[in-house]
Amino acid sequence: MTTTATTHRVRVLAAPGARHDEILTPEALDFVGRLHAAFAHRRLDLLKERRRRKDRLVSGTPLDFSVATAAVRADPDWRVAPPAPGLEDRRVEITGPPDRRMTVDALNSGATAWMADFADATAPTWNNVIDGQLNLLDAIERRIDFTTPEGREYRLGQDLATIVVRPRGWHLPEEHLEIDGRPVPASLVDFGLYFFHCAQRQLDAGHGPYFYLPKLENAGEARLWNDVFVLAQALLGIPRGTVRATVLIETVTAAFEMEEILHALREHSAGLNAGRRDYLFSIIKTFGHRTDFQLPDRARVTMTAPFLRAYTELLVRTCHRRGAHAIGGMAARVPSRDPEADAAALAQVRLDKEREAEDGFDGSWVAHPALVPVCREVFDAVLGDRPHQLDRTREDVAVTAAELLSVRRISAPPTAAGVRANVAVSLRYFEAWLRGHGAVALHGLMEDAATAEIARVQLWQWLRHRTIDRDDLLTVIGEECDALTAERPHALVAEARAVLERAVLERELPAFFTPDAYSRHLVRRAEVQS
Ligand SMILES: CC(=O)SCCNC(=O)CCNC(=O)[C@H](O)C(C)(C)COP(=O)(O)OP(=O)(O)OC[C@H]1O[C@@H](n2cnc3c(N)ncnc32)[C@H](O)[C@@H]1OP(=O)(O)O
Ligand SMILES: O=CC(=O)O
Ligand SMILES: [Mg+2]
Repeated sequence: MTTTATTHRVRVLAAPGARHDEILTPEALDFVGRLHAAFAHRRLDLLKERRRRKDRLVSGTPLDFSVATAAVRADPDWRVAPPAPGLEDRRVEITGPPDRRMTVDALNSGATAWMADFADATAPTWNNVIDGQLNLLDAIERRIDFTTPEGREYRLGQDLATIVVRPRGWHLPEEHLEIDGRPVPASLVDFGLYFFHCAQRQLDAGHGPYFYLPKLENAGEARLWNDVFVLAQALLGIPRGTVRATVLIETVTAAFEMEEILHALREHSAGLNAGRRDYLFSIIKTFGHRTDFQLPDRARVTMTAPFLRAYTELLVRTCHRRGAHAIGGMAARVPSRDPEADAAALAQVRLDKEREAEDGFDGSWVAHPALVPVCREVFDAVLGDRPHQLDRTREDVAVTAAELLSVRRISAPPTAAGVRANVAVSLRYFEAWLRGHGAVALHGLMEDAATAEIARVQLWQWLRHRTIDRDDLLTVIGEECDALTAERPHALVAEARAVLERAVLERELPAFFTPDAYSRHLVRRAEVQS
């Protein structure tokens, strides 16, 4: 590896953890420092642009496809890079946090790829962040096998899923790493540490450094990622065009720039994913000020809603026109120990994956190893021996701005049960997150940062439009706190309640619950090490 002398001093503001020095080497920190020096300012400018755009939308500017980039959309000739080794066939992708057990389980799960998630499924404690990097390194080096104190063995098999890493989004800082008194963007930390330690190793193993990019709001943010890839490859002497990145279309503004996003990343693009949970969150967040954009109870919003159909149809059409994979989204259900509930969950997941495969998606996501076979079966039935269905160009699809925004067609007031469910889920999720768990199963559903955001932003919106009464909501919050305390006397109920109330009761909607909750509760700064 070729890095030049240290010029960008990164300070580590955390107590040293076991083996953390293997990740936080001076060379790796210097590499992250170089990315920071090159891109931190641009990230801040793009975050300011997010706020300006939001203000324009609130003041009535309509959301539409941009006239300025019409030529990119109209040009029939450009294509993204061809699929990279290990990413040709993506019919079933499992997702989850890179903790040690789940790393082994996910790689052995029979899925074609594993999205190792530092974003929605990981509570970004410093240990989770650095241990996750260690687990990825150990998995690639095939030295992750271990036995639990109870004697249960975890061993990597022969046929492993391709690793695709999802760094945290542009909105988050990593407060345990600092340069010139400023935190390093979390995206650059997660990307940079993985790329530094594993890019060449992945190439040597016949794959490459592959990424999922979360929560982008426009093509400018995709261009920033592309420039990060170009510099990272140059700094480490990795051939340009080796990186592959799949962008999650999970904000409503990004849905209007799918072509532009693929174009910005075209030499590194591996396609788009229908990040449907954050997409719903984004719809509510972006149009929270409008009374005609109030979705019904969270449980009643399904992928057959016209505005969601328009989004997934446009995604497949856009990807296949440009030679890019279209990857489906996360089914909410996870297996249960109750056989009846389990059968119902499997049936729901099957239906969801069948719709995606028939619509032209090339593969889809599952949240649990037990769901790998059903997703595989469904896509096998449609793909057969073909690795994908890029040849289905879906020229029958033409989606308008009005269709993407046709939320009012399903708009409905919440029920009392829907309000209570949102309080219960967000409270319990925040409590788990504060204890370092970024994904949990609650009432048969997978809950992570994106699904909890839907629950809390709905509460905010209903309150804002007086669809629910503030005192009634506070009563429900109090009752759910009491229920959680009764169930688990040592739960962090007061802290979770504080996170919930800050995220829901503020007049100005917090864009994400995570930055504030992270700074207040997860950051554990210690003496400077280097
Ligand atoms: C909206 C989005 O962003 S989706 C993407 C982000 N979200 C996610 O990735 C969530 C992924 N899923 C998960 O994290 C988990 O499935 C949870 C937390 C929901 C449930 O996990 P558990 O409560 O452990 O489920 P359960 O007890 O049924 O697990 C059985 C076994 O499967 C393993 N397992 C469950 N889910 C996964 C997974 N996603 N990856 C790898 N292994 C898994 C468990 O570790 C456990 O293994 P063990 O027998 O070796 O101990
Ligand atoms: O990241 C996925 C989503 O649905 O959100
Ligand atoms: Mg998401």
